[in-house]
Amino acid sequence: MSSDTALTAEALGKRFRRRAGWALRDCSFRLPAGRVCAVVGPNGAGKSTLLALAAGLTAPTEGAVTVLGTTPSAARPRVGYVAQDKPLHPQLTVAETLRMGADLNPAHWDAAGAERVVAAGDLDPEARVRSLSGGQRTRVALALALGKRPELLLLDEPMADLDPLARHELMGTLMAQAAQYGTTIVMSSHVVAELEDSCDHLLLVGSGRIRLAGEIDDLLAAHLRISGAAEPAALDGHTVVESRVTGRQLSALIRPAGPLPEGWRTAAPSLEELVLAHLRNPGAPALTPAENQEYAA
Ligand SMILES: Nc1ncnc2c1ncn2[C@@H]1O[C@H](COP(=O)(O)OP(=O)(O)OP(=O)(O)O)[C@@H](O)[C@H]1O
Repeated sequence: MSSDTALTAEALGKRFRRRAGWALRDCSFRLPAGRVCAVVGPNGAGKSTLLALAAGLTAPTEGAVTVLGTTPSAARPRVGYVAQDKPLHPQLTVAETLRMGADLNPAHWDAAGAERVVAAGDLDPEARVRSLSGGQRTRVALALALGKRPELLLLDEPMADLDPLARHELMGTLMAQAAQYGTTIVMSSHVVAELEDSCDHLLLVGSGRIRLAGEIDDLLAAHLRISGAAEPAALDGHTVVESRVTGRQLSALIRPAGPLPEGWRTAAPSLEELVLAHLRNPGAPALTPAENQEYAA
């Protein structure tokens, strides 16, 4: 696989126990290097499972995931991963935690960068991790991951317990890292509005399957919000993600297959509208490279 690809999944599937259902199934996508990718989906959709598979913390039940051109375990030195529960050693101080990061990554530890992240949160370097708030712990976990100067950062709901100012500041730090070093960032989140300005790639996961995958601009361009007179055959031939009839008025989010009838009002959806429409309609046809070869080309 070429080095311009950060992450590839091929028919990737994970079942945690033989009799359990699939946490992730038949998942195929390619994430080019240098992208900031949002992973969104409802609770239990499989987002953490996908990130853990990419981090090499769990093995696929079927299919394969390729990370930076190799296996997840071989890529680990080049990957930063922050799990949802931000595991750290509670008995260490903040300074000791960063020293541990330096010891574990002697080749390319960015001490100044990691210390800057901690200092921006006014954290006492001598404070023990167990005495920190959830948001402060998140900051230390992100400092550890960023200090590693990874080529790929896998972040599982990194902003969930941060206050709005800390979110804004840390998102800025992440974007600066991506811009300066070309770091690929894959970040799960439930706050879609927050991702619109920072992410350029989307993986929408629902019920263990990839529902939307691709560049956000391409995905938005493939969809249209339309409204017009509610005629039964109005949307024939187009892919309807969501539609609603109010009186004699029809409004819908569609993937047009060709020109629309005269008289329809059309508008480009926002990322939040696109994601919410797909989340509200889990049966809507997926749009991923596997579903649409022309789109993938
Ligand atoms: N270690 C595990 N053992 C058994 N089942 C698991 C395990 N981890 C996840 N699952 C199951 O896999 C499915 C996907 O879970 P996952 O944590 O990946 O979802 P998620 O999209 O990250 O959810 P959330 O938004 O709530 O964090 C769920 O049904 C969950 O119960």
